[in-house]
Amino acid sequence: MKVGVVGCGFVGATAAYAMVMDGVGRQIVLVDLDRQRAEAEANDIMHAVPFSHPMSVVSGEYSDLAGCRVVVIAAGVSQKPGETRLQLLERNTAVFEKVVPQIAQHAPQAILLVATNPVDVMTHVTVKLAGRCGIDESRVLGSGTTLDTARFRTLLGRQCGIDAKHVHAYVIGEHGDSEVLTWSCATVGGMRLNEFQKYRDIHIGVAEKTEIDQKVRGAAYEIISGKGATYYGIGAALSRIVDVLIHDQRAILTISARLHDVLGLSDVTISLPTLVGGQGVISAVPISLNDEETAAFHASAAIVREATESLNL
Ligand SMILES: NC(=O)C1=CN([C@@H]2O[C@H](COP(=O)(O)OP(=O)(O)OC[C@H]3O[C@@H](n4cnc5c(N)ncnc54)[C@H](O)[C@@H]3O)[C@@H](O)[C@H]2O)C=CC1
Ligand SMILES: CC(=O)C(=O)O
Repeated sequence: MKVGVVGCGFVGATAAYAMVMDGVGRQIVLVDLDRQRAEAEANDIMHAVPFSHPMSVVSGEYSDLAGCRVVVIAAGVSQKPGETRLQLLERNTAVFEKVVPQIAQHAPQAILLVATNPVDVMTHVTVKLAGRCGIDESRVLGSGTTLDTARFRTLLGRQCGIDAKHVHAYVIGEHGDSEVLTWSCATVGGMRLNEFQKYRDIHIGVAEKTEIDQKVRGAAYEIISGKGATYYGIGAALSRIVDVLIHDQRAILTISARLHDVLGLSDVTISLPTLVGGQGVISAVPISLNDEETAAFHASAAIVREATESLNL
């Protein structure tokens, strides 16, 4: 199976590397405005093949995306220290106006997986641009809060002394400052968090929750101020989403998709737990939020909607 990556800077190249490590797909095609960078990344990643999975990694032009099942889009600018994701909006919309029609022209059957920030609005932009080329919105999704959910699970697992794989705790809403950690729905080993705390005699009170919330919400700022960019977490997340898409795994992921009449919202692109399979987005999965989480989710959606409407798409 062929997978394309358009924009192979830190995020795109790390996603390709993670796919090789995970054995996701058979051929990866890297496309970038900087052709030399794409070629260098393809060669570097290819040298990891003998230690991982028999795959081919090449650089190419948009025409080389023909036949891709999935195209990951990570082209554009990233945050400088202190910058918010929403501040990238105009610059990355201008990039997508060039990139998306070319992907749609050469890989009309592909599912488009957006990573570029602000990812929710960029996914909405992609729905619109790809829609003009005949690509249905169910075939467009963003990584959304998949990474934030991973961060939440990691920290909660560590607090509970449990492998994060057995922790289910979703971050929903904007992949950004207004995201919502859904504590009320968190489960550990199938038990509600408060039951698990009693069982293991662990205390996770307001102070611990506040600390985890700040670490999840602030992770990108902290990492970017320390090393300039984040890429390992998102690279692994993108590899996982591509795996789900190309193997029709029907996983529930907090990807970003355009909502229609979900939790009172329509025509806004934002993250909720969503059933994802071989055709792309299947449907948002119902989630029981408490009143505080519901209000925070609606406030987050309003921020994404306002940013989206500012573009006059
Ligand atoms: N969704 C998420 O959870 C995350 C998203 N990101 C976002 O991913 C994006 C990429 O980040 P990095 O890889 O760190 O940036 P980067 O600057 O390392 O790479 C961006 C790449 O896009 C390419 N590019 C720019 N314009 C292009 C065009 N018109 N056509 C083709 N390629 C083009 C550049 O040449 C460059 O190689 C940023 O918007 C960043 O904020 C980063 C981390 C996590
Ligand atoms: C940069 C970014 O969006 C993140 O690491 O969450």
